Amino acid sequence: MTLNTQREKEPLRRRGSTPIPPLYQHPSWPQDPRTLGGAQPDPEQPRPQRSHPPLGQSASYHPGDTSLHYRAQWSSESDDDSQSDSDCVYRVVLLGDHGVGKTSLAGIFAGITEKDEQPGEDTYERTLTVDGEETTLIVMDTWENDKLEGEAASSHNDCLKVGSAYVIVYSVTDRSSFDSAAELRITLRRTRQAENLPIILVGNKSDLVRSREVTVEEGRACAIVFDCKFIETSASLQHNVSELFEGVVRQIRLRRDGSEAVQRRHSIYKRKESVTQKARRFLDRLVARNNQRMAVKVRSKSCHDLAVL
Ligand SMILES: Nc1nc2c(ncn2[C@@H]2O[C@H](COP(=O)(O)OP(=O)(O)OP(=O)(O)O)[C@@H](O)[C@H]2O)c(=O)[nH]1
Repeated sequence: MTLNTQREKEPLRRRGSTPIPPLYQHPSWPQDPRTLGGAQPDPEQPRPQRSHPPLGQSASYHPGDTSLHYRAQWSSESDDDSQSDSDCVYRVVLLGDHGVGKTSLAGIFAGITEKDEQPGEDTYERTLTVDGEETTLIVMDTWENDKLEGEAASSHNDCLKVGSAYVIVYSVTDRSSFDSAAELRITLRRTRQAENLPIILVGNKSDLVRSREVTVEEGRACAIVFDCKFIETSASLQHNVSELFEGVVRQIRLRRDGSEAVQRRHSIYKRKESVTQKARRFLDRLVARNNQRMAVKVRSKSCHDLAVL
């Protein structure tokens, strides 16, 4: 399947005018230890440029921009300052229970503070330069985990249909949110059966060591069973958040490039394939099925590596 379809590149572009502070700091979080003792920015001073260091060097602030959507750039390369728009635009849907940190993660992605948040703001657009290539992600924090009816239920279902990639978040301090994450994975598989979508299981709040209820091993095991990627993050410390979103981009690209290559190979193959080749392909598939145990082993080694399939 080709993920980079025209339909997926449709609208959802709103722009925002909120200046970005150096660090996303939720009022209820403990102070980031990296900022302790450091010089604090003067809130009275106008900030000439939007900046949020942990997520890259190419963040840009549009002072004249008055519409709603948050839009920015970051780069995984330190010297890339490109501001041009990308053709590659993908929707990433955040799923998970209440209070697991979806909005906090989205806020860091967008580079906004809680006080800068606008009511009803739940879609954030940002251009990332990852491995030298630009990709725009539209992160949707629109999921409501309640049992809904009527119009609300249908928009609920839409969430499961519109994503090019999914980030399923649980809190490592809340076992029931971990169980919900597994259920969400099953629901997603049911809704998007035929598609090989990038899905990343995220154990957030890894900074809350003492109240941890779900171990890293459990998170990883769940990702292996449900065939998705896995990462632990801390929105409060901004730990692994850029790795998460850059990983999303890499996972999308791996599938896009893979499916293009497969399609190309398939059409050439179809034209040229002889009976012997067909027989060989059949045998290969048979062997592959017998090697499923080996595949699980390989997956268990790579489920935390967001740069490989
Ligand atoms: N210590 C800690 N607290 C966090 C972290 N991420 C989020 N929180 C806190 O958890 C609470 C809920 O965070 P939100 O980002 O609003 O969670 P949510 O999943 O968007 O919740 P809903 O909007 O209700 O679905 C807030 O008080 C955050 O400050 C984290 O990584 N560490």
